[in-house]
Amino acid sequence: MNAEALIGMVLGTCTLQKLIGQGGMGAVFLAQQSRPRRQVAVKVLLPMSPLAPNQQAAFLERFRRETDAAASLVHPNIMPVHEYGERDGLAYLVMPYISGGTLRDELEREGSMPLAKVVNYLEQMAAALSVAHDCGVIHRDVKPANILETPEGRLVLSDFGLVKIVAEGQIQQNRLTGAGVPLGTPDYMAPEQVLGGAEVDARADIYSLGCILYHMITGVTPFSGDMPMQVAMQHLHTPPPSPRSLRPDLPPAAEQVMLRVLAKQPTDRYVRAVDFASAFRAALTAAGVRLNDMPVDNGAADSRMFKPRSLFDPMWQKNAPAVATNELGAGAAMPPVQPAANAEPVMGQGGVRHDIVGQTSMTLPSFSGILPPLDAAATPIPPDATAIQTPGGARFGQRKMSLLRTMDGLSAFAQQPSAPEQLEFSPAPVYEPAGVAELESTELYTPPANMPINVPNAAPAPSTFGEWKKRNSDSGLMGGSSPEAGSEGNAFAAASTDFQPANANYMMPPQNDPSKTRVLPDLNNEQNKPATTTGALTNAQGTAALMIPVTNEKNGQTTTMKLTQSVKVIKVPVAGQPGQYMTGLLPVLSQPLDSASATPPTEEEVYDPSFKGKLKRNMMAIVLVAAAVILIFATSAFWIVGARSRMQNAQTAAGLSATDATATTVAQATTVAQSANIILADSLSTNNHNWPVATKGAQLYQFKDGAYHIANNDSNQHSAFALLPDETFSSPFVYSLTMQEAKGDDGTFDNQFGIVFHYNAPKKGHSTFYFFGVASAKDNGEYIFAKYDDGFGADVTPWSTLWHQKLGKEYHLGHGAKFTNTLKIVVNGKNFTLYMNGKKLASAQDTSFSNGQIGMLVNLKGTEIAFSNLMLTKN
Ligand SMILES: Nc1ncnc2c1ncn2[C@@H]1O[C@H](COP(=O)(O)OP(=O)(O)OP(=O)(O)O)[C@@H](O)[C@H]1O
Repeated sequence: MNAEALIGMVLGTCTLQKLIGQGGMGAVFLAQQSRPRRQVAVKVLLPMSPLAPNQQAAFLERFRRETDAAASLVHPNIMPVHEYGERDGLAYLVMPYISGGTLRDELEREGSMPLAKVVNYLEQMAAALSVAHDCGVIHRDVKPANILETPEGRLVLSDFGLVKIVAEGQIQQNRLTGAGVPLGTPDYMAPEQVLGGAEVDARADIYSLGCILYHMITGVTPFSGDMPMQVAMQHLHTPPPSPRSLRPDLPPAAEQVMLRVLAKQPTDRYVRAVDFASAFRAALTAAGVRLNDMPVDNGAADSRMFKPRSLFDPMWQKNAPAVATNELGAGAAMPPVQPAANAEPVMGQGGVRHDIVGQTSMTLPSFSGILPPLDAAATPIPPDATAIQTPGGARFGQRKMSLLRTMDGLSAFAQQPSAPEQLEFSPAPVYEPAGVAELESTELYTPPANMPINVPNAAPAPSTFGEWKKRNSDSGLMGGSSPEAGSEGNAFAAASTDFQPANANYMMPPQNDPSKTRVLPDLNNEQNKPATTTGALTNAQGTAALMIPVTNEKNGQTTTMKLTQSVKVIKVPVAGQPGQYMTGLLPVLSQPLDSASATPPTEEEVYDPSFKGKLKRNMMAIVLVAAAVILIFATSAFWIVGARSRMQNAQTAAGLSATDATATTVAQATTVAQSANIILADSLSTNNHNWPVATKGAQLYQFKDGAYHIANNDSNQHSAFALLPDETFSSPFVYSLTMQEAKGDDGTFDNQFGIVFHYNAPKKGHSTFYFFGVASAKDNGEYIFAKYDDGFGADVTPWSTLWHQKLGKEYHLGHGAKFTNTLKIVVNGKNFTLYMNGKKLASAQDTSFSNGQIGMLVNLKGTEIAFSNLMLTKN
């Protein structure tokens, strides 16, 4: 529908006068209201295409429901809804006309902002969101374009709930069964919204606010890319670039707040928007940043600083504001809210009570889906709890209010106009954010002095490999000569029976050597327990369906297409972000082109240094082709979905060829498969997963230079050991990790490091896990696959070798950036396949442990390893 054609139309009490602008969901008009007489803005929701009568009825019903909830929010920083209604099938909202433009305009104009202004804006938006969240209303599309500015600098958040109304309308229109279509830019979109198929909650809005903060601080959004898909994938998988690298005057603690709010996993973020804003303010003030330098609330248009009342103003909290009655004439400044005590609640159209106090005494209207009520007990009330009190003085009845279910489904981004229409996309993998109650803080662990392996945040105590190897060498128990590097068939397959307690004697240290007695850690000590915490990102739970509904435009029938093609995980460097990669799945042809004629290099050749130049060129070509393919596919996908959200381009869709449709379908499936296959992706360039950190002591655990550094300086020969907190992973999976030896003595076998998985502490004082790593040494260096179980008493060495082999030429022995090595282990039940730098080393078997935590281990004083690019994928 042509929005201009609506000018002159009378909607309720308003006559549309002028088109102000148009977005993905509708058009906004300057309008003249007759009663009361004032200029207002009217937003008309325009369906993409004519709706069938039943669809229209459902759409309008949804509109009423959502707008009821949104209109009940009364706060100086939330756009009031004067009136709303329908006419001739058009749904419209009447709101104050706000003449100062949007935050998007200001950011485009100004770039990064002074810290005082940033804090002021952040607090205004946090206040608005906290009030909405306490009422159970999630915005779902928090972005600068939805934040209007009054001339005196008050920010007003608009479009509450609209994205849900429109997205669900599209779902219905598209006859999908649960997929939703978030509209607009992915620049501020939370990972769980990108994934779709998820129920998002307040933390998605808080993430979006974090992106806005990032934008205000640095002048750029956390992620950028030519394609919306690129941006979306970075929200899912890539840690944001350090804000301090773009804004050096930002104190480190403030950066930490920003990174926390941008955590991929909702449980790792702040629970309440006001907590986030307070933490950011506190980090700045603690670092000596003066926030009151700038004029605040002086009414001067150029200061554009507004001191929020409401949450930060006890006076406001005690009184019911009547914001909805504020009339904002064109060009007029919104007067500061000075609500009178005992103010009458504002009645909206249809007698809807617009005061929050009234709202607390009722349950919100039932929405399309209801999540369990927020548990007030599980949602810590901050010390400044009064800050979230209602104007009437009562804290919102969190138990009464329900969180809205977010729209489900795949994210799509309205960007490219010319797009085919006939493809629909099945729901993305189900993503279930962990509950609020799971949010726990962790404490740093101070290991006891006698602990052989020190695990920050706790952990038990294996003895070192060096000691173990020496014992076994001394006693002649180390298993024979190693198979030659590259001889895959020589893999040592250790059956589980090899390590029953009865057989364990062969690993025992010489009984007559009292020095071999280890002192186990005291696991009665709470400190020694493994860390609890937060989970990992994008735990896609394996529920992705690769069934893709394809709608035939001509006959309207929807059929399902299944993705049967093989796909391959690839990594593409992200432009302008050294060390950052985007992962993706590339469809793999079952019969590679020219496979008959091409002679692939042998694995030895691949890792032969003399072969590297050629290999590098080939690899570059492959990566470029892969990147190009992904981008083409991603573009296709977004063209399609983009068209769906751009009504004016709907007609262009008709001519999609079958080939285009197939390519796009595969691209979309690729997106889903990609999300589905990655269990955990962590570049380890920043601490997004609550890895242990210790900057003092014998073992150092630090994020620096784009990697997770573990430095072992323990003179007692204790190993350093880090576990991903809380999350356990079951077989099957593939775990890969890149390691770079920053420091270490390559003259000794004890210089060992590698990955740990299936870690468990089955009972106090007892730990079990597998280790796959290297003894990085010139002469006697080895790969080692071993298991650890200290449940047999202090006299029994807990280590048992499942397989070991001399280092081959595929291993890059040495220090520094040139010598990176990527370990990979395919874990499939009792079967383990071991790789180094892409080369298959061996297979092994063991049935001792089947699930547990993952992590890494560094042995020997003086060894420092930089770990990066951790990837856990489905097998
Ligand atoms: N209450 C208002 N007063 C004045 N201008 C407004 C008001 N509401 C919206 N606008 C302006 O109208 C234009 C269109 O807004 P709209 O919300 O429809 O689109 P958007 O936010 O830019 O995009 P999208 O809807 O895709 O998120 C914007 O330029 C916005 O600044």
